[in-house]
Amino acid sequence: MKIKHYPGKAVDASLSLDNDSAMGALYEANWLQAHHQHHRAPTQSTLSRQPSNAGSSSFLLDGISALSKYQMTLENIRRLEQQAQDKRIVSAIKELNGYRPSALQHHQQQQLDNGWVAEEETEAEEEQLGEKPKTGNAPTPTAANVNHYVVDPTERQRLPRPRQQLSVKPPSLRRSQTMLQHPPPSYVTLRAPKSKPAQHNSSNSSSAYSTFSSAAEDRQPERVICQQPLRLLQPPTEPPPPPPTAGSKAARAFKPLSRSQTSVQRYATIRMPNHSASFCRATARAAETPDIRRHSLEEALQGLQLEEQLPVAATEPVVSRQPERHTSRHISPGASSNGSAKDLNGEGFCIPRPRLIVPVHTYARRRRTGNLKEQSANAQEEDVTSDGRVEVSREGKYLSTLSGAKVLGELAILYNCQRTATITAITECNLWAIERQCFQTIMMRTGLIRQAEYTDFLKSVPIFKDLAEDTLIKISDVLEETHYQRGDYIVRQGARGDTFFIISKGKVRVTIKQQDTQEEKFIRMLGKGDFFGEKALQGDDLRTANIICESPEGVSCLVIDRETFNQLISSLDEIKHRYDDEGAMERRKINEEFRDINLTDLRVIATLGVGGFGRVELVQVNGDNSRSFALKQMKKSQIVETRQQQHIMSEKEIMGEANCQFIVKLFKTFKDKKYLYMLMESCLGGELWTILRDKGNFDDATTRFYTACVVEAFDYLHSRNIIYRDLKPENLLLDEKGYVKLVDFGFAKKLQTGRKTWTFCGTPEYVAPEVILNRGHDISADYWSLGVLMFELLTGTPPFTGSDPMRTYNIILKGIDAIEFPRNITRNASNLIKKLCRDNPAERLGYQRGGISEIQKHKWFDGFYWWGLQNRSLEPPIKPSVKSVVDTANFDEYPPDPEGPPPDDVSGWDKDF
Ligand SMILES: Nc1ncnc2c1ncn2[C@@H]1O[C@H](COP(=O)(O)OP(=O)(O)OP(=O)(O)O)[C@@H](O)[C@H]1O
Ligand SMILES: Nc1nc2c(ncn2[C@@H]2O[C@@H]3COP(=O)(O)O[C@H]3[C@H]2O)c(=O)[nH]1
Ligand SMILES: Nc1nc2c(ncn2[C@@H]2O[C@@H]3COP(=O)(O)O[C@H]3[C@H]2O)c(=O)[nH]1
Repeated sequence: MKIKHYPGKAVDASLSLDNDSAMGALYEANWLQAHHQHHRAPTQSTLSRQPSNAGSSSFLLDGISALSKYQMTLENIRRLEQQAQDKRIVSAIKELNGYRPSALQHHQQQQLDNGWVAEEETEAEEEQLGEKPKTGNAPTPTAANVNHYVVDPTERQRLPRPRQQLSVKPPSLRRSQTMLQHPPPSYVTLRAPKSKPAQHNSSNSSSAYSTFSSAAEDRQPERVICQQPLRLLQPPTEPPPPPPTAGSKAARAFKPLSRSQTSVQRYATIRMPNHSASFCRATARAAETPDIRRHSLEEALQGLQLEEQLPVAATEPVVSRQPERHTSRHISPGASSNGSAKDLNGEGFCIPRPRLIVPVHTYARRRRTGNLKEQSANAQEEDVTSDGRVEVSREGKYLSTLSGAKVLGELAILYNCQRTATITAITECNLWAIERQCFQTIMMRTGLIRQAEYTDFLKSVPIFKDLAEDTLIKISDVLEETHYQRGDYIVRQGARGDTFFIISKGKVRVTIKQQDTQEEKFIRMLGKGDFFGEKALQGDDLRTANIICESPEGVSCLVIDRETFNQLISSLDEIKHRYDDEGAMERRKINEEFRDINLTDLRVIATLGVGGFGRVELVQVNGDNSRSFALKQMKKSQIVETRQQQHIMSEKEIMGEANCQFIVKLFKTFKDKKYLYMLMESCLGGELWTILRDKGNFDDATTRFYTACVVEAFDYLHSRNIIYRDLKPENLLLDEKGYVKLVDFGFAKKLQTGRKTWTFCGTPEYVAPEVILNRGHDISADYWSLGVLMFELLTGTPPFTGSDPMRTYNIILKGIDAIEFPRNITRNASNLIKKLCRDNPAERLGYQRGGISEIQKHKWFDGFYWWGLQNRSLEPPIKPSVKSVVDTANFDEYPPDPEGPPPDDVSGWDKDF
């Protein structure tokens, strides 16, 4: 990069920086990066002027490969440079190449010839527009007709794009790419005012890096650094392009828009680079998440270690906002330091600004007089600082004076628009310039790195792990990273919400404000890889909980907009059910009813069953004969002896929260010195095992009904990442209607997302091979046991049965294919059993992409009325006889416990029970 010296004169600078050789370094840094990316995803492609209709990634790679070529050319230049001792040769080489690779130059020349091209316009349409000079007649800029002093964007006006083409929001990387295909907004139109021949354009026109030097006093009004379109100020120096012929597509697009319209449309529809798009979305979210920081130009530059060379003053909070439609004739770019949408000219339109590029207060500052001349005169009287000073004006009206390290000229590049203001050097100043291509390269490189980072991260998030690579890339493209500080409300209950979040760093607290109190109830903590915000998007847009940043070091989230969420994410099973809090709230309410009941209020009616730790009694609450409950009584000493403390705690937690009609509800727990107690809903239809024992086996339809009940229970549990691990007919109880419910959650466990568990537990005939082999297991072990249950219900015996557990394990390890299926198992049933009992847990039906719905859709369930099951309108195959709430006829009789009461245990391990 060369220092552009502005002797109170005017040279266009797309973006101003300094440092002599930074340009080469920038290119190099970019291309090393881009090249690296290129190798990660190799593709054969060339730079094409019109975008291909391929997807975003190939489009992106087109650009990368073309850019790699430039890099190679650049390296050639550098090599030549090193060889050439004579400085003049060096600069000649640079001039020759426009300090950029020849391929690019060639391309730009083409672009220059063709004028602005709306992406989907055809060549023919361009010609109709009269915009595109006929081949061969292209005006080539020469030293004579071009200088570096005045930007005259009117020379090559850009037509508004047809709306329908531009409303498509391309992914960010594609956007970056697209920008590479547009001609720079200013270099191509460098032109000296006719009356003033260029003074310093010693060699040629194409380089933006020539050094200029002259005295500040030479300043002339037209010597601006960059200039807003002159057509706004004066008649164009050349006739405007002829309007397109009536009726053509281009003519429809070529509506002579008012300036305000043009700007609004431009903002809304132009292929904005990543950056500007981020800005738009950030604005939309600002109310919800005020503290949003994002990748910015500054960050991009910092990434290239330009920090010291580019002292971009950009630490002030910048509040960006979207433009408002207005009817005024003027566009008044500007933003106030307090962030309100204040218009410098009082006419209500602010150019959207990428954050952090230029401090807003600079733009908002305006001299009281608003008089350019007076201002300039004053400025001249003031000291010439070593940095120099420039004046920003618009339509002749003074806007501000910039001095020191300021960035300017980025808008036209970012938004592919004409210069939005005129910048005039009012003292001698040195500006550092980044040429358009380089600037875009930086943006693209940042985009590429970001995309790779995000895609990798998404792959590590369990809910996304099964998504295809291209889907992940699509998501990465539209992600935005946001940061919050401890205590920030990322989401506020009741607010309107439009976004979906994935936590990439830190922890957040979920709270819900209860209806009748002001208090916020703690619900859970969420951490890295967890998501939130889906409920508002699935429901009526209102946030259903508060999400508060909890980590002292802050929280980072990746934010996804509604459109992407709907297209790519909303259908994932886990998204639908992960935080089904309505149920949890309802459960809490139900449990509240039992708050005042004590152990002494319960009256034992009969014993329902005997489990590993004690008995289950049918009880009634004193004074209430209308209902009965099951009270599970567990010996504390025995729990400790068998080291089941943790399992018992988890049983209490899961059963106490579960709100599923296929799972037995736990209402309240008690404890004394000897026992732990669980007060549950009673299921008086008896155990499914008892019915099976009596019947021998079930037919296909009966088995289907009970299996379906278990599928529903698993759907509930698995969507919450809870593994059950003890499926068997003994743990399936019939209610008085004949629907089965899962009971005994002693082995159930809530898994961390994406994690496995290793505890060897379950019932030998039902355990999956990976449990036996201690390879770690997760919810897929439940699908295995579902297959076993189906087999047992259809035949009366589980498929893997040995005379002792070790023999049983051996049979299990031989696999389902070694099992002979009796004839009464239909082909569809055996097909489903085999799909559930795959040796490889990842291959089991229910565990794959479609989740548990794959089981529901299996042929064996064809015609099964799932909805009827869910709303309990489906007639169960077996209707148990339950005469009253204390009828225990469906249970076996159990003699009193021969062991007598256990010893006391007051160690306190059960304090949370
Ligand atoms: N809510 C209930 N309603 C009716 N009967 C129940 C209920 N809960 C348990 N039972 C009966 O008590 C038996 C033992 O209950 P449970 O399986 O929960 O105890 P456990 O100590 O965990 O037994 P296991 O040794 O099988 O783990 C059940 O098989 C069932 O017959
Ligand atoms: N539009 C506008 N641009 C300003 C202002 N102050 C400084 N600038 C810079 O002036 C530059 C003119 O060229 P660009 O439109 O590319 O980018 C513009 C900004 O970087 C202002 O108040 N309004
Ligand atoms: N309502 C509710 N939301 C929760 C819970 N746990 C986490 N969340 C998340 O909190 C988010 C708040 O915003 P949304 O309602 O959009 O989506 C919500 C869920 O993603 C919970 O138990 N209940």
